[in-house]
Amino acid sequence: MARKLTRVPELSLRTFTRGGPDERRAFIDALMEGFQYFGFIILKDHGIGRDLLQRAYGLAEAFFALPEAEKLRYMTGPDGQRGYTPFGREHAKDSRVADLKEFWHVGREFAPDSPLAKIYPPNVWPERPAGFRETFLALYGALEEAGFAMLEALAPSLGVPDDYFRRMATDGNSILRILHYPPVPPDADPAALRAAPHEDINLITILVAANGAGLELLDRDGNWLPVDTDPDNLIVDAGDMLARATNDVIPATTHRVVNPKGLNASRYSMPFFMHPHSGAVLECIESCRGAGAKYPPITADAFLKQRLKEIGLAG
Ligand SMILES: O=C(O)CCC(=O)C(=O)O
Ligand SMILES: [Fe+2]
Repeated sequence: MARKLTRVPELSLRTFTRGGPDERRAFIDALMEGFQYFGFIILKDHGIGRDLLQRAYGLAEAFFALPEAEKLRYMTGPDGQRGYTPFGREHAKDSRVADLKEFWHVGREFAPDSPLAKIYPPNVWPERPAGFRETFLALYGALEEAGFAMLEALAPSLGVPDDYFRRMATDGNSILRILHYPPVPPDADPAALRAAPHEDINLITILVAANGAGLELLDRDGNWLPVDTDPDNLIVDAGDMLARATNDVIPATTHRVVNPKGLNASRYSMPFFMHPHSGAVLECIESCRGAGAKYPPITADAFLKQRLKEIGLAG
């Protein structure tokens, strides 16, 4: 790691998708530098319309305001991979107490006769608010497109073909999580956080920057650094699966969401977790081998199952 960065770098996606060779090279280098240094970058000019983001926030607010009994109708099973997961259910890998959040998961859509129907559970959709399905499928598609561009931009720095990660994530088990952190209840366990320190499981996460502060990353010196940006920007971070494939050349950065310091208001955010397809093998990339591969190859599916068990969402 060459120079010291003092803040999470802000990159313009347009310079990669539409730029000439020099702009693309600069984007590729800045992404790798930001990922190696912080595991996070901020992404602007990503092409996702403000109207779509605002519609999504409005629908999230309307859904989570429904009566709890109605929301519970959309729980799909112990692994919480689709539909609703209630407040107090998920906890970070090393945390004793549950996070102060409720959420909804949207997965990949496929035709009933698609081979993917044998692999992924179908989505569930709430009866109300109107437009929920259309809006969140549109957001899923838009975030996936931005994510594919990011995966392509990572490849040259790692000496793999441009489509190495893109192919891995095509038809992948990617999930859009619509998150609501309600006002912290007065009887909440004092040790509980909106989201306890954790690393994301997947390759990369494309996070629609929340409507309020709270997200913090743990920097390499062991200090918590707030990741605040304009709500129209995206935040991109590297997960465990990318760390595994890169032999920790790109580490998965620990992050958390702290409880509100001022007004105890609801917070909404929307991470898109980009996963490989279930048969993809996470194995050490040649250029990252260094003194030797630290982890044996594992399928994305086996790795995911192992991690879901650790966070209380499976088994
Ligand atoms: O709400 C946020 O800003 C981050 C959420 C997060 O880190 C997660 O769900 O994995
Ligand atoms: Fe996270």
